[in-house]
Amino acid sequence: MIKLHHVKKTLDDFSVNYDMHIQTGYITGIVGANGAGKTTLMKLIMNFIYPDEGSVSVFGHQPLQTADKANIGCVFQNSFYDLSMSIKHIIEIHKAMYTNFDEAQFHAYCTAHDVNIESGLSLLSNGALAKLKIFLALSHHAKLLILDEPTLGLDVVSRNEILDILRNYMDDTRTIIISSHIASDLENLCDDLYFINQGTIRMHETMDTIQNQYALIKVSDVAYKRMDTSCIQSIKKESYGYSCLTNQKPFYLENYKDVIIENASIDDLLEFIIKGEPL
Ligand SMILES: Nc1ncnc2c1ncn2[C@@H]1O[C@H](COP(=O)(O)OP(=O)(O)OP(=O)(O)O)[C@@H](O)[C@H]1O
Repeated sequence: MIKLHHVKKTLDDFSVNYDMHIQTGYITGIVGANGAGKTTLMKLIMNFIYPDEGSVSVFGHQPLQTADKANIGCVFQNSFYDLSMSIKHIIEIHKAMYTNFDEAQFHAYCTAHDVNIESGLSLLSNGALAKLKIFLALSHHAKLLILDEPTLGLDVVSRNEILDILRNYMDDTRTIIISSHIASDLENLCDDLYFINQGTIRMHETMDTIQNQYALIKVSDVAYKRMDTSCIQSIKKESYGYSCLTNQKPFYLENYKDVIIENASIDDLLEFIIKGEPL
C-alpha cells in the first residue's frame, strides 16, 4: 500500500530518514515523543512535502496521483476549516470534493456520537470537533486513512467509541496509519507499530511480537551481574538495580523464574528507545 524507500528530508535543523512498508489490511501505529517526526512522516505520505532523496509510493503510484486522493481520508492535528464555517457548509465542500461522499453515513456518525450537524464549528467543544474531523475522513469510504493524533482532546468514553468505529471500518482492502500519544489506544487497535525518534525509525514490530516476545526484567545489581544478557537489548539504571528490555521473553521466563518479568507496554518501549542504554 505505502512504501518509503530511503526517504530523506531536512526541515531547517530537523532531518528525517525513513524506510517503511505499510501493508494493506493493517492498522499501523506511529509512536514517538513530541517532535519525533510523526506528522512529517504523514505529510511525506500525503505529498504535502516532498523528499529531498528517495521515494514515496502510495497505491503503487509515485508520487501520489490526484485521483488517488479520493481514496484517502486524513485527519491532521493543526489543519482544519475556518472556525467561522458551519458543518452544513463543510458537507457541501466534501460532496463537491468526493463524488462518493456518503452524506447518510456522515449524518449517522454525527447523530450516534452527539455532534450537532446544525452547529457552527466555533460552537463545538474540542471533543466534538475532534469527532467531526474523524467522521469527515471516514465518510467517503476511503481505502487509506491517515490519522495524526485523531483522539487528541477526547475523553476516554469518546476515544473508545472512535477506536470501535476504526476497528469496524477495517477490512482486508483498507489501511489505517495512526499516531497517538495515548499508548493504550494504539495497543488495543494496531497490528503493526513503528517507533520513531529524532526522525529515524528505531523499531518496527507487529503488536503480536511486542506482546509475546518483549518484556521488562527488573533485577538487583547483583542479579544483573549473574544474568545472561545476550538477549537483553537495552538497560536502564534504577534505584533497585536495573530494568532490562528483552525481545526474548520466553527465554527469561524459562531460565529466570525468581526475577520480576513484566510485559513491556508501548510506553515502556518508547522510554527504552529514548533513554535506554543499548547493549
Ligand atoms: N516546516 C517546517 N520547518 C521547519 N521545521 C519543521 C517544519 N515542520 C516540522 N518541523 C520540525 O520538525 C520536527 C518534527 O516535527 P513533527 O511535527 O513531525 O513531530 P511530531 O512527532 O508530529 O510531534 P508532535 O507529537 O509534537 O506533534 C519538530 O522539531 C518541528 O519543529
